[in-house]
Amino acid sequence: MPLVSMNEFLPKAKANKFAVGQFNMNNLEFAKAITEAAMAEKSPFIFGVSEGALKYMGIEYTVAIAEAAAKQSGLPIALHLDHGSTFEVAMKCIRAGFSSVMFDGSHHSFEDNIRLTKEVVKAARAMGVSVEGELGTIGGVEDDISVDEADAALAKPEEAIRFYEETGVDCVAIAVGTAHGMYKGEVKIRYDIIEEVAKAIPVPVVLHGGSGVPDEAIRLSIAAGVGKINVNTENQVACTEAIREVLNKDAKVYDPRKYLTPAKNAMVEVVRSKIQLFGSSNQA
Ligand SMILES: O=C(O)C[C@@H](O)[C@H](O)C(=O)COP(=O)(O)O
Ligand SMILES: [Zn+2]
Repeated sequence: MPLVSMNEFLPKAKANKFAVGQFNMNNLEFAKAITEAAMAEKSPFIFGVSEGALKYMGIEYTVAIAEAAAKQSGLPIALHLDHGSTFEVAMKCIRAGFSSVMFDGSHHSFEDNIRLTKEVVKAARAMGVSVEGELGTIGGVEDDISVDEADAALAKPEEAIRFYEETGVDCVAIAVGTAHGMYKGEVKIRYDIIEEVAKAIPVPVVLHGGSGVPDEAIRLSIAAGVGKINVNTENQVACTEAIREVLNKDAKVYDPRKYLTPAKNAMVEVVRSKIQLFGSSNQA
């Protein structure tokens, strides 16, 4: 199966109240772990690739790995630019073979965010590529850029609704209390904001900062209208802990396969448990 746009599965997720996981791809082991987990769960999924990850992996390798995963698994997989910062980077990804892009205009003024997102939607739609927009400021560390949680600003429901109506995005990421990276304290999600926005628009709300959110909070978020959830940090932690454990046990190890295989297996466990929690098992 070729890579698909998120519209292959997000409308179904919205209608049937489940969420599709966006799992970030940072290297080949991440890609293989995510695909293996999704195959075991028969679940659609989204490969998220940040601009930093794109620089690290190279755009051609990234597309080739995602296409191989889609071909081998037969699953509906979207290859999605995560937190794209400009029109140009979104177009570069689409030209290279991405089936979906996020334009994150949340650092611009509200009116500029609408204007810039609309331009991306117009160009992407003509090529059958789905688009995610973002409103509000999500705290924490995103692709090495840190936003102090005190500076995070929750999305205003009326603005989120207007943002959807004017841009026509396929899903809307709104700041509702989650943060990127590991949580310092308890996460307090504004389910009321999710619900008000989700009821008023036909596309799903996206929850960024999905790592470390308690299971019950994830269930309540999905019930309120979240249909896409981003997870990266939990896989990074599982990967690194597994490698550290192998190296700590045996300082003489030099074959990368000896520590990357346990790292991949640890990520398979993380992704399978998230897919089960999000309710997307058997939805492929
Ligand atoms: O930082 C990245 O490279 C990706 C994240 O911004 C991603 O969009 C995300 O929301 C993951 O959240 P986390 O796993 O809770 O950090
Ligand atoms: Zn994010």
